[in-house]
Amino acid sequence: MLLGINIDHIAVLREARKVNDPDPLDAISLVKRSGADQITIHLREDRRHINDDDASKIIQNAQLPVNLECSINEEIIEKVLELRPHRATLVPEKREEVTTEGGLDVYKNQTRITDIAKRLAKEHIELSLFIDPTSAMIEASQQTGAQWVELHTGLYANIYAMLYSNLSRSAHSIKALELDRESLHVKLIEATHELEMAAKYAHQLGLKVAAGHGLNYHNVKRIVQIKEICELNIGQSIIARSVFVGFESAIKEMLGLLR
Ligand SMILES: CC(=O)[C@@H](O)[C@H](O)COP(=O)(O)O
Ligand SMILES: NCC(=O)COP(=O)(O)O
Repeated sequence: MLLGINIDHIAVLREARKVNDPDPLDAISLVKRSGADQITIHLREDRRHINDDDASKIIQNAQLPVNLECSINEEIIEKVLELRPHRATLVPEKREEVTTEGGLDVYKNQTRITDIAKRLAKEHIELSLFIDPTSAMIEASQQTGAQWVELHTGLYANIYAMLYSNLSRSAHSIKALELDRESLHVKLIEATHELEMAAKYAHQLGLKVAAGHGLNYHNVKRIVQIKEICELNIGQSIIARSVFVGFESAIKEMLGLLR
């Protein structure tokens, strides 16, 4: 299974002080040296962490494929065509969200996404769609000409955290998931099953299947068992672990769970 390292949160740390340190560009050689397969960055419309200059330098200098996550906004798509990453992953974006909340509504935006797919294909940029694990979204994705889907694991990760970590007793407890343990357990089984079924269906339709969002050293183990998923993109938990063990060690620990 391939591992893409999302380095957004290095830029989050830089932006916390509005300085030039740490520089996400310094991460790219370490990602390569640690044995991971891809760099993932999200160029948000509000540029809250990764900015145009970061994206340009990372794409030009990375010795690994760069997966650029972005919205379907025209200004951003023009930027992607100029930056020419290896892959673009289209994601939904809400300005006020803390992180990506749901999957892209490919059904509603099918004409727009099909047009983007053609423009990216002309520039030999792969296209992936970040979607919720439902058969409707997988079918709509396949019809756009995208080569990949990335299944949003956020709901699975949230249920897992409410069940097996201290999140429910913290200030960031997720209100909608404040349920008894038995109910959370059932929800976790359902969410895992949905991801598994979605991965199988997408694979059957000829799509390459990635997954990600909120994955960490604990919850990743069940996802790794879904054999149709050939790539995971993981960021926040690896950068968080790096604070204590260093970036390369944190990546290697994650790779150890994947392979
Ligand atoms: C699409 C996705 O799941 C993540 O890449 C996430 O959107 C990263 O962006 P943030 O780091 O801004 O949350
Ligand atoms: N595309 C998913 C991704 O990059 C994961 O990011 P994170 O939630 O692990 O920070």
